[in-house]
Amino acid sequence: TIALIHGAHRMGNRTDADMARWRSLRFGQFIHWGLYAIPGGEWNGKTYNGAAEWIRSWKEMPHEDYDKLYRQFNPVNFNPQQWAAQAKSMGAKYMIITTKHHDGFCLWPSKYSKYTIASSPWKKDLLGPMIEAYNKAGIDVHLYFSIIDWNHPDYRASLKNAADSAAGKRFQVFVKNQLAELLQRYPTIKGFWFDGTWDDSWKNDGAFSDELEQYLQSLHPGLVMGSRLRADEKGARHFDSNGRLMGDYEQGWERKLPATIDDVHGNDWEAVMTVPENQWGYHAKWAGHVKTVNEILEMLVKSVSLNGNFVLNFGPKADGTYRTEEQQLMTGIGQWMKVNGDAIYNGTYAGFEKQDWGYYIRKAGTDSVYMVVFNIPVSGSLRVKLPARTSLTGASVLQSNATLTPELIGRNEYFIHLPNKTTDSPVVILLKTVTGENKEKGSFEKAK
Ligand SMILES: COc1ccc([C@@H]2N[C@@H](C)[C@@H](O)[C@H]2O)cc1
Repeated sequence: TIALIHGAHRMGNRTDADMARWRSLRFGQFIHWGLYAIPGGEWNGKTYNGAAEWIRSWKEMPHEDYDKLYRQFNPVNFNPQQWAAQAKSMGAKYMIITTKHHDGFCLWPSKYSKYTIASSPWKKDLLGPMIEAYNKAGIDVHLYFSIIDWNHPDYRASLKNAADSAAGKRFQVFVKNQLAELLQRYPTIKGFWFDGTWDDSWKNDGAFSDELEQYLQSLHPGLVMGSRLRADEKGARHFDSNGRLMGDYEQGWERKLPATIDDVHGNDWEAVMTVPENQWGYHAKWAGHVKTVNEILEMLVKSVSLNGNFVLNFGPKADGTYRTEEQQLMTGIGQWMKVNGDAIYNGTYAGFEKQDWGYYIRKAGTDSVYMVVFNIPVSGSLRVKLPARTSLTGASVLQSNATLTPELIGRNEYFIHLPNKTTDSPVVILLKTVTGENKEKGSFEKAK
C-alpha cells in the first residue's frame, strides 16, 4: 500500500449509533430548490436541454441575467409543513436540501455572503422552517452543500498563479465559515451531502478536505458525510490511492444503481435518483422518460436488497409548490410503503442466491427475510434456494398475512406458489428461516 496521510482513516463501515440510524432509514427525499426554479430550464423563449440547475452555464443565459434572479425569488406558496407531511406520507425517513447549489445562492441568511435569501423579496430563512417541519414529522435532515460557487469572487476552478492561490485560501476560509454557520444555526441536522468537488483547486488540496471533514466532525460528533467531500494527497476521490473508501458511505451512485452486491465492496452506500432522466432543479418541460411508481419502487427495493440507501429527488417550483407529477409519485409510493414499509426500513442484504422474480431483503440482524416480487413467472411458482444449513419455517404474504405453504423441490430449494398471478404492484412475502448446525428440520422438509 501507498503511505497516505489524507487517505481513508477507517477500515470498514462506521459502527456508531448515528451511522446505524442513517443505515436503518433506507429511503430519503432529495430537494433541489433555488433560483434555477425561476427560469425552469427556459430563457427568452428557448428551452435549455441540460439540467435546469445548470442553466447559468448555458451560452444563451448571460451570467448577469442569471445572477439578478434573486431579486424575483419570492416563494409565496412555500409551505414547509405540507412538504414534510407529503414526504412523511411517501415514507421518506430523511431529507436532503440544497442549502447552496453551484450558483452560490444561499437559502439561509448567511452572514458570510450577500448572495442569500436575505437579499430576496422573501427575505426570511427557508432552511430553518423546513428543518423544523421535517424533524417534527420524524424525518431527519441532511444539508446539500456545493463547494463550487460560481458567484463567489474568490472561487477558482484551478490555481494557476500566486493570486489564484491567495483567492483559493480566502475561499477555503469562506467554505469553512459557512459550514460552521450551518451547524451552529441548525444543530439537529444529521449530515452534509457535498457536491461540486471535482475541480483541480479542490482535488489538489486533499489535506484541506481531510482537515475540513475532521473539523466538522469535531463541531458535530456523529455527522454523516459521504465519499464525495474528500480527495487524498494524490488527488484520488471517493476511494483513496489504496482503494479504500473515504467518508462514511460511497456517494458516487448518482442516477445509477449497483448491479450486484459485488459492486458495493461491503461499503455503506447511497443512490440518488431523478424522476425524469436528468433534472434535479425544476424544469418546466421534462424531456424523455419520466419514471413510474413501480420503477421507483424497484430502484428503492434493489438498493436496500444490496445494503444501500435510496434517495428520490424533487424539484419544487419557484413559488414553493410541487409539480403534479411529483405529488402523484409521492402519493403512489406512499400507498405501497404504508403496507410494505416493513420490508424497507432496517432492510439489509439477505445473502440468498438472487432469483428472477425480484429481490430478497433481510430485516437487520434477524432471521426474517422479505421477498419483494416484481416479476411473477407464468407458472406462478417462485423459486427459493436457501444457503446450506438454512431452512424455512414459515412464509406469508405481508399485506394479507395469508399463510403460504412452500413446496420442497430439492435440497434447501422450494417453490412458493403465489395465490394469484395478477398484481399491478410489487408483492411482498415474509419468510421465516432458521440457520445452524443442529437446527430442527424446517417445517416444510419431508420427514426422512
Ligand atoms: C458534471 O456533471 C455533473 C452532474 C450532476 C451534478 C449535480 N449533482 C446532482 C446531485 C445535482 O446537484 C447536479 O446538479 C454536477 C455535475
